Amino acid sequence: MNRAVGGDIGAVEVIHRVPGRVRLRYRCSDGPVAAQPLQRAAATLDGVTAARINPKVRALILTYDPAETDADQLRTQVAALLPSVQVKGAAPLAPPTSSGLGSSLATLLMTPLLPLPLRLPVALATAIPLLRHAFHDYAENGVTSHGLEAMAVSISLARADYTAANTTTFLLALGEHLEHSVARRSDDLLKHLLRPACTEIWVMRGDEEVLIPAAEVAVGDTVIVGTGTVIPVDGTVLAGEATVNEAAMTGESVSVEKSRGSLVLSGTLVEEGRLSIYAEQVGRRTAAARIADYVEQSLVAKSEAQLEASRLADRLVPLVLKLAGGAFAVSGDWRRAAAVLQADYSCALKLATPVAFKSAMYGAARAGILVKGATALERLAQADTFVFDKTGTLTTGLLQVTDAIAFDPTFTPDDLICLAASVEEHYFHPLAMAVVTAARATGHHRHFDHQEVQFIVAHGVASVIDGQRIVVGSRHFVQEDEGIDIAPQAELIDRLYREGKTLLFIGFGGRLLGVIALKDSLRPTTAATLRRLRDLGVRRILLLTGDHRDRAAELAEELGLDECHAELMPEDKASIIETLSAQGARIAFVGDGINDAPALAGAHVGIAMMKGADIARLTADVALLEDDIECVADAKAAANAAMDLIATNYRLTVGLNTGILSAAALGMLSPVSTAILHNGTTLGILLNALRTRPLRQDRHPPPQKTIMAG
Ligand SMILES: Nc1ncnc2c1ncn2[C@@H]1O[C@H](COP(=O)(O)OP(=O)(O)OP(=O)(O)O)[C@@H](O)[C@H]1O
Ligand SMILES: [Zn+2]
Repeated sequence: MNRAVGGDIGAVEVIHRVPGRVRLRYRCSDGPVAAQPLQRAAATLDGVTAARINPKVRALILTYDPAETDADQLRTQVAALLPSVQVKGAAPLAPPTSSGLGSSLATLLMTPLLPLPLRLPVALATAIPLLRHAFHDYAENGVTSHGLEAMAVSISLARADYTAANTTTFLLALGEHLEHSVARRSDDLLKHLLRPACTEIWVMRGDEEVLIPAAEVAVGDTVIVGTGTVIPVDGTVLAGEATVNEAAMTGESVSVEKSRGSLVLSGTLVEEGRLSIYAEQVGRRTAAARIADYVEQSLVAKSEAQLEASRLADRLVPLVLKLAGGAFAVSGDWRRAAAVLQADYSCALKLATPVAFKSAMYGAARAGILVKGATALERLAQADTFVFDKTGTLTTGLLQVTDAIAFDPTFTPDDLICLAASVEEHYFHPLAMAVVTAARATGHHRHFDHQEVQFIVAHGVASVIDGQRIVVGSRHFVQEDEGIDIAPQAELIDRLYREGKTLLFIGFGGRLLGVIALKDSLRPTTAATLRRLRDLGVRRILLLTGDHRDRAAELAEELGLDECHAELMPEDKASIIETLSAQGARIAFVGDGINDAPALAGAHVGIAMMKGADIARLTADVALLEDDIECVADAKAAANAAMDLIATNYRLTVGLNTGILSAAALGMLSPVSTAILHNGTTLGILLNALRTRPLRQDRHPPPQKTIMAG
């Protein structure tokens, strides 16, 4: 992992950046931070012209000279400053590390061999991190399970029962070590998988737009971005207009209008429009850093189940404390009190749930499914209604042009295809890509010079050629919005629809110039996937599509869907989801397009296909990493299994520990046996939580050696 010398880079995140100014948030994981010293120290960093701190929200705002430094460098430097500005005497709250694990094991094994006078200091020294941690926890949160553990260890130490004290210390260290290693391995893998998928970028070379590998973009290039794509560079808008969603950078999901002179940030999303951007900051470093931040954030966000387990654990702490007090009062035996304190519910409740989530997320990622956080997994398990988009989801999205019919004798079918392709070539819509592919196959490569192209989501594209307006898109777009008469060709159009084809209408100069028919094929695994979903407890399966209703009905029939809605605008998709949700359905929406983003965001859980538009993959809670619809059923299966496992662990924890506690309170167990039983069962539950069942097969080898088998 990315550890800067002298500081934990994870303790500082970039909240917002524009060239010359960055807003950082620091964490106090290693104890409280003194605000003024941090501000003073930050102000002296190379290139920094001003530093302002807001300790309430732990924000540090730095203004700097972009020629001398950048946001990432500053983030690293501030992380390195943190340890030096911690409030004096504050003990580290960091959990015991593996060195703690080693030393506690050594202490446990060696203490019986040591001369008597050395045993207390050694045991005490090993327990100190635990005691300090508990002390801090007490100061912040009152008595928690850490407090109980510390009390148990202290009582054992006071009673010179070093075996009991050392056993507890070691087992606690082992538990934490296990949790951290599983957390780390899943975090690393998730980061690895979330690397930006944007591999090619349009840039200007002379007067021409060319597609080049993302790695070749240099500072000073003019980058072209269109609707639905993530801006790949930081820079200034040279031309064009667009609404850009900066949620990925600022966390606020508001659209901002961008035009000539505006600053744009990489990682933000063009919702609508087209921009030429002068690239000022390029490269993987910034993008990768941001994505890592994003994943980190989504990993620390606690799910409902996790919060519930934590809350229950906290509620049970006073109960255990009273039980220990009661047992002592009745028996006058400190051993009983220590024994009871050993066995509280928190460890298993608090550890097992996150471990189960992370290990499920890890397992899913290895099977090609990126689940963005525990909440997403939880919601997926709850989903009882699956709603699918058509193109690119149920179907392959690789459409084949079957017919090109021009109604103007001066145009050959190839001309028609090349004309459409000339205006479609900048878009990644499946229809656009099919037309461009067909144009290449004609061998003519005839390019019609056109003015700027306008992309109208869920409608099509429009531009101007030789002073005449050209539109390429859906029937609704051409007929109703553009007012072009298609009646003279009604018979032909009906025939093509009856053949199960998707049609693209081309209007030129206010007349219907031609139609292009495309054939879209179902994925070979779609039917089986839908059957599996039903077996997994999904009650309703629906289809929502922007395509024509005949085509949609035919598919719904073939797949045995419960319902289908066609000719939808993006907001229609979202409002159908809303209506269904209001009726109590827990909806998983599966889609791939720009037009699916509102529905993905509005559903209980959104799932984006691998080849989907950037906006779909960003908005979704679950992003598939393989172009395979079976992953949807795999994801559902993994989520169900994880939640089952969590429920089982929950029952086990409560059952086993209640038994142990009662036995300890009745004096039937010594502190050592309580510690062994309690921690042994906790570890057992933890290991159970770690079990990742293979979903189908392991198709993504992990980037590092697996630390532990389930
Ligand atoms: N780039 C484009 N070029 C031409 N037509 C387009 C384009 N984008 C959208 N359209 C037209 O608008 C219609 C609706 O588009 P939309 O993207 O909402 O759905 P879709 O791709 O047809 O199907 P689905 O909703 O199942 O993904 C399409 O069927 C097509 O006719
Ligand atoms: Zn319209």
